[in-house]
Amino acid sequence: MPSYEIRDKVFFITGGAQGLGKEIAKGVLARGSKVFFVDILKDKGEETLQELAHIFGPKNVAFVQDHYHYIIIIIIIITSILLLIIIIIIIIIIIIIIIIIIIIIIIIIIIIIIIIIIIIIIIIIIIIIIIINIMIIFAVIQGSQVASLHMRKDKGGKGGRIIAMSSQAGLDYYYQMPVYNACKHGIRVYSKASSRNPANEAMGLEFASFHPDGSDAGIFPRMYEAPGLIGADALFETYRGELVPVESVVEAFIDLVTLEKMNGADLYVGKNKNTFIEFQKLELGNSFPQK
Ligand SMILES: NC(=O)C1=CN([C@@H]2O[C@H](COP(=O)(O)OP(=O)(O)OC[C@H]3O[C@@H](n4cnc5c(N)ncnc54)[C@H](O)[C@@H]3O)[C@@H](O)[C@H]2O)C=CC1
Ligand SMILES: CCCCCC(=O)/C=C/C=C\C/C=C\C/C=C\CCCC(=O)O
Repeated sequence: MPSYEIRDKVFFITGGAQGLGKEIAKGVLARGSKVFFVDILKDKGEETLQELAHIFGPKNVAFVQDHYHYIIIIIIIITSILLLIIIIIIIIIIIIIIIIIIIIIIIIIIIIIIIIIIIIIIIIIIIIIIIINIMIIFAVIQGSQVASLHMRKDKGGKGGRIIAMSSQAGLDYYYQMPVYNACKHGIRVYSKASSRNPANEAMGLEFASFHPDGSDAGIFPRMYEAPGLIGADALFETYRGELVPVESVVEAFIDLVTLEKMNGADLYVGKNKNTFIEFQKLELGNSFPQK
């Protein structure tokens, strides 16, 4: 039986300009809550703000464009370029020294050059993978930390609940999209670990993660319009007709956020049923104290 009152509470929603964020915003506004949403898309955000303000009243909804995304991209790109330049300079110096010392052994030099080229390619690939991972997971972790700081009761806040948007992909394993998969698992684990903090009660904070299966709103249906985008066409094809109606996702979200005790919950939302996931507690020997 839900008992946490959301009427008049403020929901801070990241990525609320479209898709599931927008639908959840509508769902909670319809239940008397207020919404402050951010998005990196300014025009889409303003369009959504107008639409929501028209339906639910301008006092109940606000939008600000989120620039963190671009700042982080720029920092990562600059850092990566500097790193590459340093690596290339070091490599050039090594090559010059090697050429001077063992100029006669041409065959060895050719082998060394090939190895160096392979190392540079590996470094570039690793940097790209790191950038993708950081970009996806950054918004959730940064958002949670900023929200915690604002809401902490022991720092003058009113307390609050933080729901991390994971996915079915945060519970299962998909070889077709390993980076997305890893990020969604990471988001769930970040939320789960945060929920175990013994200080949560004093801070008035609760953490949960939310795991919808492929829904008929947002990025999932857009994947059909952009075939080949992530090379997982066959996977998405199997979902045709099996998508979770967005209304069910919104309802499940409301069920989660209105739980009397939400801390530590992981809610899977499927087409036919929703399930609170119970994670087995493993006996792993010595570890840090856990609650
Ligand atoms: N649509 C689906 O079937 C499912 C989606 N999800 C998850 O739900 C979340 C929302 O997905 P959708 O609504 O489908 O996507 P969407 O692409 O329709 O909406 C996401 C919004 O987030 C914004 N955004 C991206 N990075 C941002 C940042 N750093 N700061 C602020 N806004 C940012 C985008 O501009 C976009 O407007 C994602 O985390 C997705 O992985 C999970 C399960 C199923
Ligand atoms: C397959 C189960 C999916 C469950 C619902 C869900 O999360 C839907 C996601 C839809 C699209 C994924 C969005 C973006 C993927 C972006 C990059 C993938 C990069 C490839 C990779 O290695 O992960």
